[in-house]
Amino acid sequence: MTATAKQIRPLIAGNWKMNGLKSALAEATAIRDALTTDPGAPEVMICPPATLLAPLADLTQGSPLAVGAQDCHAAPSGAHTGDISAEMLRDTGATAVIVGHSERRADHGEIDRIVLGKATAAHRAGLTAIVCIGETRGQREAGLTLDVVGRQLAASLPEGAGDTNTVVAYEPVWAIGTGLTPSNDDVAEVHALIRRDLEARFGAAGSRIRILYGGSVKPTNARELLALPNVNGALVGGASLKAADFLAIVRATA
Ligand SMILES: O=C[C@H](O)COP(=O)(O)O
Repeated sequence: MTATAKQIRPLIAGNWKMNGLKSALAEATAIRDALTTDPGAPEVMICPPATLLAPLADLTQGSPLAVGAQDCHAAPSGAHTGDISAEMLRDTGATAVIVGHSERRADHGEIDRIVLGKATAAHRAGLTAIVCIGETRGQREAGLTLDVVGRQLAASLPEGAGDTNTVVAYEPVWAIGTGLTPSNDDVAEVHALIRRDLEARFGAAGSRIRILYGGSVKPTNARELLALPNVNGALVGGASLKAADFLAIVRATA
């Protein structure tokens, strides 16, 4: 761990994925109302489906709860039916966007070059890019985890990445939604590699870029995971859908 690693303000981001009708805003309201403006508190963000971005941004305006999106197109506008640009996300009040989530890599064939374009678009629009990387079960079993993660990191992050516009999320694909997590040593090993690579490429800014862990983070395991070296927060899926569970994870950073 670098000297500064644990001084980084943690980020707990909830990825609602394709879950959430308007009624889900009640959960977001409960989360918003429970957060404090204490400077020692973690940054907290909900990334709802695109349909809820604007209402959630209205609901959270002036509060400590930030709003992020789950994907963007690389272009600022144009003939791309069904897509949403980073500028449009910004226009809703979102301040961040997840790019390269393994579900998009798998469902939509998003290879690193495409993820790079989306992260670049996020920066162009003034959004924080939350760039996801992680190995499949087969890659881990073949001993390829560090190679895969290192390669994805190098190829997915734009030149202009820094601690104010970029967050890296390490999400082992096999841990997502399965209740499985890597051992603490395995998480620490991958996060150390990511930190080394970030520092080698981006210098001092690289030592401050937040590295989130994602994959079956729950109230029961959050404290242990969040205490690991170079784990600067969490990207939470299923457990972010219920305010009580998500808030328990937020409190586990204390
Ligand atoms: O983006 C979030 C991750 O895919 C983790 O999802 P999960 O917490 O349901 O395993």
